[in-house]
Amino acid sequence: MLQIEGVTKRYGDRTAVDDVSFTVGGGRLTGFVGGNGAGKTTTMRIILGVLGADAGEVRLDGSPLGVDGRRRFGYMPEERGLYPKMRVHEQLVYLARLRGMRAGEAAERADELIDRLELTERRNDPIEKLSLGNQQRAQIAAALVHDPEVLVLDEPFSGLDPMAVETVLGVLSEFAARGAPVLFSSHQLDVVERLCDDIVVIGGGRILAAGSREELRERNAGSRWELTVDGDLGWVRTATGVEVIEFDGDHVVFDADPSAAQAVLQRATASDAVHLFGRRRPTLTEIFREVVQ
Ligand SMILES: Nc1ncnc2c1ncn2[C@@H]1O[C@H](COP(=O)(O)OP(=O)(O)OP(=O)(O)O)[C@@H](O)[C@H]1O
Repeated sequence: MLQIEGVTKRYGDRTAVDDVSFTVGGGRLTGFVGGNGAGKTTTMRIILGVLGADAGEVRLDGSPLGVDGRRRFGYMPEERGLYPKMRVHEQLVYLARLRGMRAGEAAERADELIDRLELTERRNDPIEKLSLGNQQRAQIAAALVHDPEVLVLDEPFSGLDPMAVETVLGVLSEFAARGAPVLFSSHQLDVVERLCDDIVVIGGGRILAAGSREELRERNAGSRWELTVDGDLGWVRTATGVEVIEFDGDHVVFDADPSAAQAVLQRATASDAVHLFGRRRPTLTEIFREVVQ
């Protein structure tokens, strides 16, 4: 488990990251989301040790992280760092060797990742000749090639087409399933919503919300309801204590306290067959809009 505890970073009198604490559990994919300038990259650099914090600590399985602990990390920094002239396979082997892997093992692991990330036809091309999407896949392979124990990725999905997003998702999920903590930042809320076990929302350098995807949706469920019947629901618009948000004949989404919602359900049941009734949990985009304001 990776623990970020009370981390603060100031640039002059500007506080980029302010008393940030969250955990990334082993075997869990944790999405780190926030708008431009929210503090994601700064936090990730502190986790990776490339930037010092003014206060706070990063721990791995309870112990403060030093240089040795961070050798067990795989990471993809915001500024992508592969050698443009090196060929894909050669580059991956080189990086794995730097991290202490034996030559044969490094070559094998590099080929496995090249195949898995669908770069087989590009295996011997120099990095600079690859499309941006393929360079991104090579970056992800570089983060994984030495079989790290923890993975920290800054925007791994940016610039990938939908098929590539699926491929990378598969690779990261498999990796997390082996028990490693995986943290990645993303602007793509739909991807984070679909993929992540846990979500951390940062805004203005502070943690605005954190928890499992289900917890966050449940916690922010508020008083929104959804009803579908075999008939017309026009009457809901004038029901007491109800504010209709979406209406489509036999389907309505409305805000109401639980007793007003029950009254709507009773009236619906009395006249029509009810196909669906329940709390409508917000999407991550809706939660994000709410907490980031
Ligand atoms: N080297 C620096 N010097 C001064 N201010 C900085 C520096 N690096 C970051 N900041 C400021 O710290 C804040 C957080 O920036 P950071 O890059 O961590 O945000 P981010 O969430 O990664 O944003 P983005 O999604 O746009 O990359 C911003 O206000 C930024 O301007």
